[in-house]
Formats: sequence, C-alpha cells, structure tokens
Amino acid sequence: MAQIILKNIKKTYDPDVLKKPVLNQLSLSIEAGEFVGIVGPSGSGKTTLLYVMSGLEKVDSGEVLLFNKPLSTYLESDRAMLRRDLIGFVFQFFNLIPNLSIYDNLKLANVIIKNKGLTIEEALNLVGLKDVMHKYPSELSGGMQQRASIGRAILGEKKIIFADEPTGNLDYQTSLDIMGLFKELNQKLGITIVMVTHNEALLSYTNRVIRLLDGKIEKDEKR
Ligand SMILES: Nc1ncnc2c1ncn2[C@@H]1O[C@H](COP(=O)(O)OP(=O)(O)OP(=O)(O)O)[C@@H](O)[C@H]1O
Repeated sequence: MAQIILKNIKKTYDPDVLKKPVLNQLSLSIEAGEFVGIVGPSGSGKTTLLYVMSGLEKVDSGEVLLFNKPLSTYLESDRAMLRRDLIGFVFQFFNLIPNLSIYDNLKLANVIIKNKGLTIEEALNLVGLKDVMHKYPSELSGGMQQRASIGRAILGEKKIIFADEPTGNLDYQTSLDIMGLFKELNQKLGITIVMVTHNEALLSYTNRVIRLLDGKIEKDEKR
C-alpha cells in the first residue's frame, strides 16, 4: 500500500515566475516498509522534497497524500497529530537538549505522544543506548547522539522516519554504523525510511534510490 503519494508537485519559494520551481511537476509513490535514499546535486530540491512529503512545506500545485489522505484535507490539528504520532524526523544536527540526560530528552518527546507503541526503554534498547541513558548529550560521541535522536524519532507508533543528511556531521565509519541502525529499524519494525544524503556510499543500505536533478526525478531505481 502506498504510504506517500505525490502527484504533479510544483513548489517555488520565490514569487518571481521567471525563476525555475524548486520541485517541478514531480510525482512519486512510496510504499510502507521501503528504505528510500534521495540523492542529487546541491540545490536540486532534496530537502524541499522531504519537507513537502512530510507536510512541513506547502506546495503551489499538485497533491500530497499521506496514509491515503490528501494533506490538503487534513485540519491543522490533524497535521500536528500526524507529525506527533506517525512521523519521526532525524536531522544532521541531533537537536538534543544539552542540559537534559538522554533519557529525559526522550521523555520530553514522549509526554506528547499517546501511551502506545514503543516506550522510552524499548526505543533506547533498540538504538543501543540503554547503558548510557543517564548521560548528557555532551558526554556522548556524535554517533551516539544521533542514535539518541533516532531513538526519540521512533517513540510511539511511528510509521515513517524522514531523515535529512543524518550522517552529515559524522565520520565515515560512524555513518555506516548509523545506516546499519536505520536498516535494522526498517527491517525489525517495518518503519518506512526516507533519507536525503550526499553520500553515495550509504545508498547500498537502502532498497530504492531516487535521484533528483533540477527539481525533477532523474532516476528512480529499486534494488
Ligand atoms: N526556505 C527557503 N526559502 C527560499 N529558497 C529556498 C528555501 N529553501 C530552499 N530554497 C532554495 O531551493 C533550492 C533547493 O533547495 P533544497 O535545500 O531543497 O536543495 P537540496 O538538494 O536539499 O540542497 P543541499 O544538498 O545543498 O542541501 C535552492 O536553490 C535553495 O536555495
């Protein structure tokens, strides 16, 4: 079943009509359980595509359907619920709160999530941080901090993780380690992962690669 559908999406940031749209009549569909890598040159629209898919950015025309429902028909409160309950985000910078322990960082995110699905302990176990959960972010390596932010992203009953350059701030070996974790979560929990990356070497972990060029899909390959 398609979880994410984009139909003829056009997106511009600049009102100047002579400027090329950032996303130009782009259509695609992502099924539940896929692990998708989005690549392309700088400025090709990767981050914008991620934000459009997740409902963080509005489109000029075309339609985005999430979980079979057009985003345009969601009330603002439904959108907020969607972001809180069904979608998780992981960014290049881990965005952990420095003066809270890892456990408390997850707890803060968890208070707004319904009491269903993965608990804080289960999430910490899955990302391998159970032993260090009372440490502060600054006491952990970058890779561990990213593990914490992934733990935060999977709390509850998340169906999709959107990751924007999740390894952009990590060395190569740690990047592979984080990719291994994504793959494991994708396979164990069936969570769909949509990840923007610059690093071609990471694509072997995904099962589909979408290449963007000038706001259009240049290539879309499933493995
Ligand atoms: N909030 C914004 N306001 C105006 N222009 C924007 C905004 N966000 C992105 N853009 C422009 O849209 C284009 C595509 O940006 P986007 O960040 O989606 O590309 P990208 O492929 O993710 O690039 P990078 O690999 O450099 O992160 C760029 O020309 C960028 O300058």
